[in-house]
Amino acid sequence: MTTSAGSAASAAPAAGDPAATAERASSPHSGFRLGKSLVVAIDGPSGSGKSSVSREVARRLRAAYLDTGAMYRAVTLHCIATGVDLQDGVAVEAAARGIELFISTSPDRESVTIAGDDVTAAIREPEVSSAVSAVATTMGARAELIRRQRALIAGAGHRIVAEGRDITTVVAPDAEVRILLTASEEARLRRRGDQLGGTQTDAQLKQQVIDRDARDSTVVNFRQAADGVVTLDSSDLDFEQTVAAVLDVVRTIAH
Ligand SMILES: Nc1ncnc2c1ncn2[C@@H]1O[C@H](COP(=O)(O)OP(=O)(O)O)[C@@H](O)[C@H]1O
Ligand SMILES: Nc1ccn([C@H]2C[C@H](O)[C@@H](COP(=O)(O)OP(=O)(O)O)O2)c(=O)n1
Repeated sequence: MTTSAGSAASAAPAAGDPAATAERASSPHSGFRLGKSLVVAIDGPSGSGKSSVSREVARRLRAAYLDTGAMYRAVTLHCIATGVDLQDGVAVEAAARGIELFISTSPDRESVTIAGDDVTAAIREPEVSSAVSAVATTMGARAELIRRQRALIAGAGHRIVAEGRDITTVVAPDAEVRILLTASEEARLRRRGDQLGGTQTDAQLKQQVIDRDARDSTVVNFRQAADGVVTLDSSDLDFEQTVAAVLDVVRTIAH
């Protein structure tokens, strides 16, 4: 499933796409009637495990998966590559509106393209990580990306796990399941450090995790759960336990 520039058009489910698969197969893991709307919205700070846990939860639910942070990263990379001044809000908003962005919503295929160019790896580069808050704090760019994210959720037949910072509150406040995934600062720094293979200094990690969250939280609240949002603290859970805890919440709420 993809979305495209400006139009937010959604293609018909492709073979192998979870949205298509969901219509045919019943999941041995989920216990949910397929075809019924199941939007699982997950927010949380950097390093809490949103992306990795959400992707695995989506696989087990035979649902689609949307990494909204990847869309902010793609707009940031596009601005850098085309010489857009990231401090110029009007220009950043125009870049967000004009970008020909495709993002896979298959939990088994990580793929992001800009105008057909594969940027899946490039959007994870440190240069993008340290610049992305400029896009995330540009309200006009947010409005455009939120519009596309809603179209992607609808295009996946409303059977999707979507994660980011404002999914439970803004993008999909009517989601059947809404979770704030948290972890202690210490756990988040350790996880990000391990994920980056020990290549980063403590100061670099703090900049990428703590300082970026501080900037991002000036425009969106992902530190406290909104009414009706379940808080799940993963500090003392390993990856598998966190996936199981999310699936428990889904079963309890959506069954
Ligand atoms: N509960 C957990 N326990 C230990 N490591 C975890 C846990 N959840 C996620 N991780 C690992 O921590 C790292 C950061 O997770 P990630 O999903 O990228 O976080 P986020 O999307 O919230 O920034 C990844 O390497 C991931 O495998
Ligand atoms: N729904 C979202 C998703 C991400 N963002 C912002 C927050 C981050 O600075 C960037 C990148 O998000 P991403 O989820 O990739 O961040 P991590 O590196 O996993 O912590 O986008 C946002 O403002 N709203």
